[in-house]
Amino acid sequence: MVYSVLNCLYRCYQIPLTRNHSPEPGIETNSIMFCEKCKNQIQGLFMNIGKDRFFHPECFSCTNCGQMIGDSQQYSKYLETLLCGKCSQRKSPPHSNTKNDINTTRKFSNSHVFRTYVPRAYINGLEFDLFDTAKRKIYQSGQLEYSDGLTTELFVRRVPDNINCGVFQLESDDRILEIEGVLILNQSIQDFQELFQNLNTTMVSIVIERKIPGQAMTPNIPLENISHNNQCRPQECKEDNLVNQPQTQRHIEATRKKAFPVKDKQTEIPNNTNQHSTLTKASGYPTHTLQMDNQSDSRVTSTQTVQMPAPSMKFSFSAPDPSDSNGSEEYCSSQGEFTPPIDDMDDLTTRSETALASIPNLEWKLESSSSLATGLSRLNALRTEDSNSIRRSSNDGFLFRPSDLILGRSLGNGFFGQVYLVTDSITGKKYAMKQLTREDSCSFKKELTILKSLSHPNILRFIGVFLPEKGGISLITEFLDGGTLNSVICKKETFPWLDRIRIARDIAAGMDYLHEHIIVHRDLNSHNVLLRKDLTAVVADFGLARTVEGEALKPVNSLRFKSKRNNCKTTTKPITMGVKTIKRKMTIVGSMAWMAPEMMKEKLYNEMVDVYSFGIILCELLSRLNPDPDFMPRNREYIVDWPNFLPKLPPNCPSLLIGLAQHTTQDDSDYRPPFEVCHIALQDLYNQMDLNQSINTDYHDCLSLLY
Ligand SMILES: Nc1ncnc2c1ncn2[C@@H]1O[C@H](COP(=O)(O)OP(=O)(O)OP(=O)(O)O)[C@@H](O)[C@H]1O
Repeated sequence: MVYSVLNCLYRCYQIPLTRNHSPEPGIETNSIMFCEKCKNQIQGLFMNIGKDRFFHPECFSCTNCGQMIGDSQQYSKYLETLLCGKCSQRKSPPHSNTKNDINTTRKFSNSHVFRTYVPRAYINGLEFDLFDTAKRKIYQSGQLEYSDGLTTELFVRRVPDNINCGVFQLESDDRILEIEGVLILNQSIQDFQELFQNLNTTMVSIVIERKIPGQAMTPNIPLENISHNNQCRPQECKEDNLVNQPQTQRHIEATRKKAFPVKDKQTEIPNNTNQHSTLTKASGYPTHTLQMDNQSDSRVTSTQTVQMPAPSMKFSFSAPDPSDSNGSEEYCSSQGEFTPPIDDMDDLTTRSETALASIPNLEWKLESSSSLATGLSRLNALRTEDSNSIRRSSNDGFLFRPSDLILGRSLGNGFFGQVYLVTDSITGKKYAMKQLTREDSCSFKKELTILKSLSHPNILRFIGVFLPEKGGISLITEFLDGGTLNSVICKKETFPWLDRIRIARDIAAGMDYLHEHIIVHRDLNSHNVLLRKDLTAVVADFGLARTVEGEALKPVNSLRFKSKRNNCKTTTKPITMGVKTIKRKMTIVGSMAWMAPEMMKEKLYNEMVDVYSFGIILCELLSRLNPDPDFMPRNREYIVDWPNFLPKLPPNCPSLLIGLAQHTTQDDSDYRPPFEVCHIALQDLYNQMDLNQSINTDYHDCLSLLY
């Protein structure tokens, strides 16, 4: 099964959009590829079984439970029935050996294809027949014959009695279509051997095609080889199996060449050149380094550089380079400053490796099937909702193909990338697409990982990722149509207090949620707060955020706090005062005007740096002044100079808002109120003002308990 981005790129832009005129679903006509299930043309990513059966990823879903079957997942397919691993365990697959199974398989008049995992030792114990392009048997029971052809078909010749692999047993005459994601198709013999030798995982992923009794398997014999083919398997020579084959085969070859051009080019290297070559990374997909082990067969004397077919999606990022993670990942966002490495190698990097394991074009490499990608993988990203809809939202988000999105206007530029408005071509929904323009995959990975794990109305909603044609990766999030808070503060003609308080409350709610999840934003500022048309505020831009997991202190305080919510019905709600984490040495990042003094002074800090930044936002909301020291008075410590700042505030400022701004911008971070308190206080203030009532004193009660 190959589910390749490279394939996607080739398919997307080379094939005209037409309906299916293919005589055989799933097989190409005039180089157009059709989905075996929905019969429509495939333009983007595709799944394939063997070399000639193709599916839209979303069509490759379990007939029984509807779950999409992702790459590397087990499946079983016979006739129109495609079952995921779980369902095929419940419904026993057709089997040709036992009586019962023969009864079952009689229902099916075709071969049965399935992916499974078998122990490596089991694979090694099997005996195989391997055929080359000329249909010569080139490998039989450990005897490799010389051949300058390419491998085309691999059959299990015999399963020795002394090997067993538990539940699943291979059978003689099973055709192996894929091993560890690599198609048994057009590999040089040496590569094939290498493939076997390099199986270093305990469990090996294989795709098997099993003949159903009474039916012959479809042969894959090129027309030009038929007349010379005196060694082909008897079943392959049956005349009826050759109907339509020549035409189809050529088209498949033509399309395959488009899909794997590098491989084709490289396999033209003469086999007898005594080169010892390695592969370099080709654009779009990873490569193997293949070297012939001359010990293994004295008759094969050459080594050959071969580009493996795009493998299935078992990739992981390369192990992070500590210097990289300390250095290049941390930028002073708006100032564009690069900070020297500090002990800030957080667990996030490691976590994001797993979460992004299947996203190509960042640092990646082939990985064993045992450590299958979790998190944002294609299999999670592209599930079908029901038979009528294409995609469904999930925490893991969508994977957008080039044809899924219509590019719109630019929404703005950030330090790391450019943001565009895009429209989903199917649903018409508008999203924001952040395209990475800097070579800083670490920050991008962080942002993606953090966004993906969050779900709150006041936190920017993650939608999915987009894999652009030219490579790279873009982040798709909800589109906020109200602009940034900064632009609203600067430009809005009238800015009622109720709106300002609501915005402040929303930010506090979002940040409270963030801190609850032990994530420090580190770049909270009015440019990174986006607004909806109705002025709901949403915290965005998590490129500099980091988790401080495992470092939380016990709640420092708890108190009973009277909250007048729900139309001022007084409820007494016990709250814990925000969980403060231990302070630690972390990188100086963020935007100067909003930066907490402890960070600026390179002291140890914790999540309270966000509270300070929030305080500066409150100051902006209060005064509508630029937070730059030229406009917003600061003392020598760069802290808000309240005696000089207060006279700049409008006379009708809600005093509670001023009090909150003063507390949140305190020099000593231990005395800043956590977002939980800010949120409740602002909610109360909002309720009071909304109902035109006097401001309650709960916030002051709360503070007096705290300090
Ligand atoms: N989801 C979105 N909806 C609408 N506009 C957006 C969205 N995301 C970003 N923008 C716009 O694009 C601009 C750039 O956003 P981005 O997050 O890349 O950078 P930034 O926050 O300005 O800078 P930096 O990454 O340096 O902190 C924003 O200022 C905003 O105007």
